[in-house]
Amino acid sequence: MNDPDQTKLTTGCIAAVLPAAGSGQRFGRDRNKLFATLCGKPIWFHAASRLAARPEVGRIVMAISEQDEADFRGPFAELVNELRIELVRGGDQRSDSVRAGLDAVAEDPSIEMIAIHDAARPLVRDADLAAVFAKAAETGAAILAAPITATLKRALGDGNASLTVDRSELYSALTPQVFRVDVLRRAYDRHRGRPATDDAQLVERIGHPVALVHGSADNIKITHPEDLRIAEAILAR
Ligand SMILES: Nc1ccn([C@@H]2O[C@H](COP(=O)(O)OP(=O)(O)OP(=O)(O)O)[C@@H](O)[C@H]2O)c(=O)n1
Ligand SMILES: C[C@](O)(CO)[C@H](O)COP(=O)(O)O
Repeated sequence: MNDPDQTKLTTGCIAAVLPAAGSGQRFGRDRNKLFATLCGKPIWFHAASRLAARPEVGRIVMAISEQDEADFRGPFAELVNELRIELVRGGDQRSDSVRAGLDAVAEDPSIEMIAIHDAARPLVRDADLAAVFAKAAETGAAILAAPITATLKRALGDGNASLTVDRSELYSALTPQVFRVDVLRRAYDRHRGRPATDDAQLVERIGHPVALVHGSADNIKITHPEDLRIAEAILAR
């Protein structure tokens, strides 16, 4: 565990970037899945408010789609203002949305690190946020990750055969993914659109190590409709 005195983070030194511009295809609704209500509030609000509650977070930038802009500046405006969220236009890929958030904060001298957190992950724990922030302050790059607990199989050919994969060194990447500004800036300056499903992959590509911080498995991403029911059950505990 980190020595709490070793990585003292100053108040407001982190900018949170929440990509929220996806189309939610796997969720199967005609509106952004992030608008679905979880215990009375939209999913995106739960995610943003958990970041906003941390003293290290000085700015929150959320990347939204053009088609969702009217919702965020209309019915959701009060919630957006409550958390002092800055809205930027996201893009076709998740990395385009993150880049828009990075561009909005990278020149701010008060910001030392950027925490990228899926707006689709409403249940991230405060203790996990503190731990990944501290590790990123120490190393320049750290992500929450959950050890794999299931037995993993690799499908062979048409799926009628499979092989077991050694899971001992495997983790499921979560968010936030937290980086020193210069590290993330270099990673995105080198990014020319080669597919990447998370930001850590872009940082790996510039040769910067990314530390893994054990994250709670209940930091789920709302992807399919059943994930919303799981999240409701977790909050109801
Ligand atoms: N072009 C994109 C794609 C995704 N995201 C965001 O990245 C997070 C994780 O993406 P995912 O869960 O895959 O959301 P969607 O892309 O909307 O889902 P789907 O793949 O089912 O369409 C979400 O908060 C989503 O809004 C984004 O900001 N911009
Ligand atoms: C960033 C992420 O949540 C880490 O697991 C994941 O890669 C997002 O993938 P998605 O396909 O954009 O949901």
